[in-house]
Amino acid sequence: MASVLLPVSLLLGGLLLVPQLFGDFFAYQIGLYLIYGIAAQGIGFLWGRTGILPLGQALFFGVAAYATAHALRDVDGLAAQLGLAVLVLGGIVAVAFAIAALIFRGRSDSGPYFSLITLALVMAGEQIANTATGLTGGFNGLSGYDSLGGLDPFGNFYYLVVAAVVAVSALLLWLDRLPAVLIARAVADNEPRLQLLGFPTHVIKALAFAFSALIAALAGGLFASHQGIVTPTSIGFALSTELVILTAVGGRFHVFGPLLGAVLVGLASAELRDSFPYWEICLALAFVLVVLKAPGGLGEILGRLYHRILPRKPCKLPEPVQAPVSRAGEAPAPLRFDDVELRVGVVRILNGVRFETPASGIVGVIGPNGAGKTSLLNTITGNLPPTGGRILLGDRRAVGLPPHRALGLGIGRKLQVPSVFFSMSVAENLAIAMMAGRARWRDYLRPSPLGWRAPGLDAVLDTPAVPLRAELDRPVGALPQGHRQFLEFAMTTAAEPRVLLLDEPCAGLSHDETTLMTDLVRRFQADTGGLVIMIEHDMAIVEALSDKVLVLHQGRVLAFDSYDAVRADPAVQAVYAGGTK
Ligand SMILES: Nc1ncnc2c1ncn2[C@@H]1O[C@H](COP(=O)(O)OP(=O)(O)OP(=O)(O)O)[C@@H](O)[C@H]1O
Repeated sequence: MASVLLPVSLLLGGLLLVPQLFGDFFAYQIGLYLIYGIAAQGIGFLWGRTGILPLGQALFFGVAAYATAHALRDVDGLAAQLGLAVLVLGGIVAVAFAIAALIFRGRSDSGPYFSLITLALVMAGEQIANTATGLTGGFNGLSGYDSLGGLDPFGNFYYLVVAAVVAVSALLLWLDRLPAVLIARAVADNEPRLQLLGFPTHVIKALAFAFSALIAALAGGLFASHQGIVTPTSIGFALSTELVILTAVGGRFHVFGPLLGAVLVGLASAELRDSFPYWEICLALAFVLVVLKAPGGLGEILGRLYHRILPRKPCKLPEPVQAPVSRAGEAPAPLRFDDVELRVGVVRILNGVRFETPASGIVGVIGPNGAGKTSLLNTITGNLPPTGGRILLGDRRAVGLPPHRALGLGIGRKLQVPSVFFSMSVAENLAIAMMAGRARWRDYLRPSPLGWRAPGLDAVLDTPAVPLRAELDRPVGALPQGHRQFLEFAMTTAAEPRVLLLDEPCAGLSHDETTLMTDLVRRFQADTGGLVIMIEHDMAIVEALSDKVLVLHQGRVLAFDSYDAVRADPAVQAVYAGGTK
């Protein structure tokens, strides 16, 4: 809690001194920059955490500003005005959520389209504000209303702005320490991995966007009251880009960065805009410099200086606590492929694949390069939905579901190249994996799930040769490849799936590490009694682990039998010229 209270108290103390030290007019100016800073904090939250860049935040800022102007002009009584504000804010949140959910649904690579669509929306908003004169006052804007609660914009209204800045900052600092934001950061880091852990990333992105829209709208409402006039510029493209510049210059990764950017750029602009004709060019150059040389902005530079004086403490996760039971771990069930076909354009990858595994055991999948092994796993997890046939897990259809639904069926997947959250620590990676299949909505807003542990995960971490226990605070980007393989294995098994899909889990491992990984796979299967389907090129590993072996060749099943039977099969020997070993 001190990590929220101390910085917020310092911020509050500093802002309260402004009118005393510099007078009311200066406080009025700072109040305006702080309002822009609040809107920029919303952008910083979205851009800095999820990696999504919104280019049209002025749309929400402006709509709220016009709504506030109308409320203050046409609605009597503070209670009725605040009631209307709640309705408008709710509407803005719902619209923002719907826009983002529509854009992100079914596509994880739609970030650039999203930015462009928000840009198009704000341009349309500005055009409407200019032409719908009955509603907006057109070019002249809406004016002639009193400030909210009768406060004086040049006097005590400043304290309302300070209260809003402090409240938004405290909320953002608090969120930064919760699973909700850890998951949001995981979207920016490795969205496909998050989906395979069962998280609906399009919903997470839409929620983050709706939250940032709410903050922009809050700022817009304050703006209308502070300025006493709302014109189309407050819903425009220029304001949207300016807010992005303030966020980038101040620093999008820290809660205070956008505030700092807004106040510094605002003050410099007030000083220089009239006297120095090249001010706008300087601002554009500052933006380019920041993007190229200091992507974390001034906030990051100041943060680095600060931590030279006071060294950064490793981020402590809460004490380990027993996690709830995973909902992925239902009863084992056989996996059945019925004439499954997979085509991408004119390329036929799988041709009438048909087999049924036992409900329990280890199935090795082999075949020459390009046989369709990885594609087979892709059809199961929905990364490449089959174009024909059926896939059944027990009696449940597992075809055409998006990747984030696979874990709900009890399917966990480890990829060939370790897919983990590279910008995070080992402990954070494990915390995200432990929430997979376990966390409910309310869990994302309390710190304790960050310390969740389960016997399955402890068994992996406590295995003497597994290196992860001593590396919990290390950033994953600094780990050797082999350690990442063990981390991804631990993450995939943390949700206790009943079907575990492994794509060459021993790739890049030393001899000893390979032995360790095969022990872990065997032990996972024995402990859970589930099904493991493992792609492997090393026949010694296939022989040691597999109860049955599936041989794929040119997208078809060539054989599906015990290791010895497959090895003796002439058709298999013909494909593996020179024998199977
Ligand atoms: N998304 C895709 N679009 C087009 N072709 C694809 C796609 N994914 C896979 N392929 C093609 O399908 C075939 C099978 O690929 P796949 O990766 O499944 O083989 P594999 O058996 O796993 O090979 P390896 O052992 O080399 O990993 C290859 O010819 C590959 O180029």
